[in-house]
Amino acid sequence: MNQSKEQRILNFVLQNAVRGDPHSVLDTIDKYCSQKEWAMNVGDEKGKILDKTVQEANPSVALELGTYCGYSAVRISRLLKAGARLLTVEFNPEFAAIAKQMIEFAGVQDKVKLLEGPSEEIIPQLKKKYEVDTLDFVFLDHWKDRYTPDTILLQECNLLRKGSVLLADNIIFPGAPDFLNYVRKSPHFQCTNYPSHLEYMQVEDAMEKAVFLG
Ligand SMILES: CCNc1ncnc2c1ncn2[C@@H]1O[C@H](/C=C/CNC(=O)c2cc(-c3ccc(F)cc3)cc(O)c2O)[C@@H](O)[C@H]1O
Ligand SMILES: [Mg+2]
Repeated sequence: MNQSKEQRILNFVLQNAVRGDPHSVLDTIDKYCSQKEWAMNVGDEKGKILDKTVQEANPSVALELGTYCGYSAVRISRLLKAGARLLTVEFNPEFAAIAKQMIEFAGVQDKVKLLEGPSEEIIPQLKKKYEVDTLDFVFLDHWKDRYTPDTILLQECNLLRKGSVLLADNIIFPGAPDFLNYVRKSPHFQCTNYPSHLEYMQVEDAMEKAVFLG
């Protein structure tokens, strides 16, 4: 059975990156996906915006929706302070298995908990099953039409507090127009747009930061 693209990305990392070095894992994925096979990792240009937003929020508890191969899980967790943790949600078992190996190779497994399942099922479990009080930071990078329902669900589950930071990828391409509408029109969010480019391409894209005002 021939390998998936995601398996080829993981193998390239296992053979070319430095075990326990998150930066080398990120660089190696970016090298493979810019030179060999495009893949929907957030990439280095938007990754720098993600880095700054995470550092500013300095979260104790962070959530990621859409782990994929684990690129942004490694990117986020490498910046977390001692004792802080990232919960990352992925419902495709093949991608979850790849991401688990990617996270372990990067050496950030102690900071990352990969939750396998659909976000709409996992989010309502975060308080009781995963001992979350509120979320300091949320990275949205899963199906674009799920950004809005999951943002509403996070509020309904009382998982956001005054100052919780949401950061959404792909605001322009593929686009998340209903999410943009929702957060920009809502009195409960203060929004900031970060123009950038689609990972590994010269195509316009952007990220949107939405800070919950309570
Ligand atoms: C059902 C909603 N709940 C979910 N719960 C848990 N995991 C979920 C969920 N949705 C999707 N996922 C997972 O998140 C990932 C999906 C991400 C969707 N991302 C995109 O479609 C995307 C697509 C592009 C893109 C850009 C240009 C193109 F020409 C083609 C594609 C670029 C990006 O940066 C993207 O993020 C997968 O691993 C999927 O299994
Ligand atoms: Mg994306």
